[in-house]
Amino acid sequence: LGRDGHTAPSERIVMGQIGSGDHGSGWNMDRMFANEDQQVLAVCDVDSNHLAHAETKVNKHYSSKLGSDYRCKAYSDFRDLVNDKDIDAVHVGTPDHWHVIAALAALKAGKHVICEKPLSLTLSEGRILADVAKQSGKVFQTASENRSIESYIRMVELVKAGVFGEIKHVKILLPPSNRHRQAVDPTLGKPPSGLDYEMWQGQATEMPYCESRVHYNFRWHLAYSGGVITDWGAHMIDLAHWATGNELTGPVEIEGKGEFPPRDGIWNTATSFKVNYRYPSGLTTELFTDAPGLKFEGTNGWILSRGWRGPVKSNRPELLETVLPEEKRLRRPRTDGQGGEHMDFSDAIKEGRQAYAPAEIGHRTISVAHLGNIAMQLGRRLRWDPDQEKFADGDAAATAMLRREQREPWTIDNVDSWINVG
Ligand SMILES: NC(=O)C1=CN([C@@H]2O[C@H](COP(=O)(O)OP(=O)(O)OC[C@H]3O[C@@H](n4cnc5c(N)ncnc54)[C@H](OP(=O)(O)O)[C@@H]3O)[C@@H](O)[C@H]2O)C=CC1
Ligand SMILES: O=C1CO[C@H](CO)[C@@H](O)[C@@H]1O
Repeated sequence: LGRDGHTAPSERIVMGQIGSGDHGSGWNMDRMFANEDQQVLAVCDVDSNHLAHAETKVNKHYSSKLGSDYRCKAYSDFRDLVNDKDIDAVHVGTPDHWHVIAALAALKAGKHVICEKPLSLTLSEGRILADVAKQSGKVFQTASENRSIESYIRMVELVKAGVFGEIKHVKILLPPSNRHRQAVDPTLGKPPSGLDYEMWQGQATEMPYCESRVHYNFRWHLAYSGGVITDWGAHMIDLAHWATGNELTGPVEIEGKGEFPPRDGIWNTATSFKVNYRYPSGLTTELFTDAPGLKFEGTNGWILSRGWRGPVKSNRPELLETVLPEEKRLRRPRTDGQGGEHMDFSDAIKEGRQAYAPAEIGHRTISVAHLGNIAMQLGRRLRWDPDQEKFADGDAAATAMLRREQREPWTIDNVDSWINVG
């Protein structure tokens, strides 16, 4: 499957994509095309329109480069894609409730994985994924593109180097929540032909089809996602953890308030919220709806970026010009402008190292958002042991919210049985 159409050149990573919707067949597909080390050979989607669109896009791209007989494989069941022996690595671009199960299946079938944020639907499934990824020996990348954006890398390295003194408090700003991307029908109805709605629902509780809950808007129902706190928290908490050295731990106290629509509404994730956290070191953070951004408050001044990839500012602007010694500078991943998460993923595979945001880091990041959602829903302060990943004092109500009953057959327990061995 190389340039001559026969064998895969050993230096090229053959990619399959599970979930070729908006972000999958748009941003991610284009990033994979731009990466000379990758070649897309298969796509998979439960929506036949999305599948056909992605297949056509792949064939069009490679037929001009590799010959007009290039044929992208199109699967409607991700289990067939992960069992395809021609595939080396998988991009998971499904809605959030499918991330862990699809990624686990790919890892267990021996593929490297780059998985969309937010990494998990629940904290307990995230822990399982992080452990399996570690044991697999495969490269795992949480698709955290912020780690390859120059303004964020610079902000993080200045904070890490102590230019702003000891960081005492971090403000993590997330955008307002629950909005339609496009006009969609909020009435319940029959799924359109061409959509395998049974599989789309996956592990989530069975619910009637509603156009306002699929495509972009799955984000606003707790059955499929966690709302803005997971959708955008995945980006911003990741940076806060990275800069403050908390990537492999978590908060010890969580307290928050959110405004939730009725639980049985079309959407039920918090529309606005404010959650406060305390870390083992004494660092405090607060997460609230505003505009995406971050502010690190240290004993030597503050540094802020407001707006996604917004300009970096400080009350001590001269400190932004600090020249750091080489050993304090962070590595810049290779990037095609943006999309360094894909470049770093393929470089990690080739160099035999881990990617910049392995599953453990992605899991710890999104655990903060999950804990915030639990605290908001219970409406009281929670105490958490980040080493054991357990609530202190055996808090039964909070503990019950760390996991979900998964709907058969789309359970983690069934993943092994889907993998063709040998
Ligand atoms: N890093 C970033 O900046 C961004 C990340 N994302 C992340 O990407 C993911 C996808 O988001 P988005 O593209 O907006 O969502 P879409 O709904 O547009 O795309 C998801 C696709 O996956 C399909 N799908 C659902 N279940 C399965 C399954 N079991 N197997 C194969 N395909 C399946 C969906 O089908 P159907 O068409 O029927 O829904 C859809 O085509 C999300 O997790 C989101 O957080 C998104 C945007 C930006
Ligand atoms: O991660 C993301 C960043 O950008 C999108 C909006 O433009 C989000 O909704 C998305 O999920």
